[in-house]
Amino acid sequence: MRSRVSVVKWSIKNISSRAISTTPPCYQASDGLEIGNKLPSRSCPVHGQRSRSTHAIDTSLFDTVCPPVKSWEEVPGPKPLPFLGNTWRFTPYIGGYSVEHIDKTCMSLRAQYGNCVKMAGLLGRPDMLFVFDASEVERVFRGEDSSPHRPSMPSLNYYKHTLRKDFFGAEEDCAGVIAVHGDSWAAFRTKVSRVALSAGAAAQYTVPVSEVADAFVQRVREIRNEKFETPDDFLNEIHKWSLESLGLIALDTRLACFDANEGSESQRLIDAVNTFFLCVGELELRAPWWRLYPTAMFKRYVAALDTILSVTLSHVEKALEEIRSRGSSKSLLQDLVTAAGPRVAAVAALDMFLVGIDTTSNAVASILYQLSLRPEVQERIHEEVSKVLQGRPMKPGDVNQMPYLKACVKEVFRMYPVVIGNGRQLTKDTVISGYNIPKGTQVIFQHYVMGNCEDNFSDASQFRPERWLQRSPTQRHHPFASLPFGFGKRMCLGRRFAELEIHTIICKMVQAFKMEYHHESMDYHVHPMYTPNGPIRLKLIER
Ligand code: HEM
Repeated sequence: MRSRVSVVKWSIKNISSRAISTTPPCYQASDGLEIGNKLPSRSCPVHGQRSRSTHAIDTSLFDTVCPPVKSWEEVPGPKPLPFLGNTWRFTPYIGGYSVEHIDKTCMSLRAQYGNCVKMAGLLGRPDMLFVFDASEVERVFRGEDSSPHRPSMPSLNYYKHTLRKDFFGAEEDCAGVIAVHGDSWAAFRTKVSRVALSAGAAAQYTVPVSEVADAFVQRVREIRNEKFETPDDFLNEIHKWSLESLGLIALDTRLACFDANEGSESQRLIDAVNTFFLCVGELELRAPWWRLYPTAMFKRYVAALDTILSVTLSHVEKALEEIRSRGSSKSLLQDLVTAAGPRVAAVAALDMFLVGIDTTSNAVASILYQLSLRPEVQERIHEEVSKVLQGRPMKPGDVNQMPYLKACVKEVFRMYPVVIGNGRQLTKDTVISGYNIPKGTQVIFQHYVMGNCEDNFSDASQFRPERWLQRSPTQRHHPFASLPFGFGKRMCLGRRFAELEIHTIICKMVQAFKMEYHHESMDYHVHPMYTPNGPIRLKLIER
């Protein structure tokens, strides 16, 4: 064991002699606490390990020295080939890696290289770093600056910042939050989150959202086949429910998605949203030819975005008239118009449509599927719901009395996170897992891998909602090991609305039906949401 004096000398020598960065090495406490899942309250700014003061100054608590920070070149990961980089690895049949099955690809990357894996040499994309260690994810999130940069859809970026620059760039703070960064994002986010994340913003929609859920239940009753099974395009029906619910929240209107008329504004919006989702996956995941010339698919995509924008604008007009005639606001849209102006309200609604429909509907498809495999879980939810509601309609606060239902939703998100990974493009050089990661690298947090590994969750492969109800600290998992809605300044802006919608629809479905599944078990794939791969043919037996 080194003496305290020699440790200080060692550190000073290393600080002056190291080429890669000016960051000094840090000291490890001898009690072993630094290597756990739980990050202590004060951590070494370099390695993220336990420290009582800035290291290299007060060494009184330390008796060993962390190794110096290693360079980016030393991060383990698959080696890129000359010219082909690592892109070839994602070529079907040849490469062995798959975007559609990035879950499995990342699991094997972790097994082969460890908790921090470099994926360099992806043609047309910045280098990536996959991080599978919950403590490191926490450190990156907690260390982010005032305007974190989330890598996001380049095609949408192009739409907002180049093609429709006249609209989105007209005012400094009016570009929205999706595919927007820096001061412009921060100004917009501040305005919108004040309203969208306020206490009660979601709760005010409890009754209308539950009416939409009732309409959905009625709809599925009618479309079941003679075996009481949902049709092959059941996911499409769930999309309609999701759009109808979001129409209420973002546009203050019932779109009548279950029976919209051909040519109506609702139908135009439904078609545009569908086209957007059809195209966005292709544009983002396949070779980006649209960057060279406007492909047919890119033209459809732009037309769909134009439609969504024009419909949202027309609803903002209506909200303005309402406010003028009533003198006060009574919905999220009207609150946004009042607090931030009509343009911000329209762009906020557009962003909600772009990211709030597919996420929620695929999450619900996944939850219903998982529940249909577990009759005993459904029974427990049913019991809980019946006890709380006792036959009356839902009202704000009811779901808070349904911890088991909420735990089931969390458990599905842990095992099958609909947004399989999240990320940040580093805005400064950052040390992650002891490596110096350069600014500009895309750091990807793999929710799926972290949620499904034993290091973070015991019996990770078992569906155990009870784990979310445990109170004892020894039974608790690392809070950053499952983050389905992200974290920090850029976390999901619609989380409360999404949860309201999801809890409500699950509550209603379990109240109405016993759900069963009698077909081959479904694998999950990225499409671009992480979702069961195949028709969701649930047998719905009336209770
Ligand atoms: C199951 C449903 C949903 C899931 C799993 C989900 C997940 C996420 C995640 C992981 C992020 C990135 C957070 C981060 O970078 O830390 C995000 C961002 C966002 N979500 Fe959601 N989301 C869902 C539903 C919704 C809904 C219904 C809305 C709108 C009503 C919405 C609006 C947004 C917006 C606007 C952002 C961007 C925030 C920003 O960049 O400032 N989301 N969501």
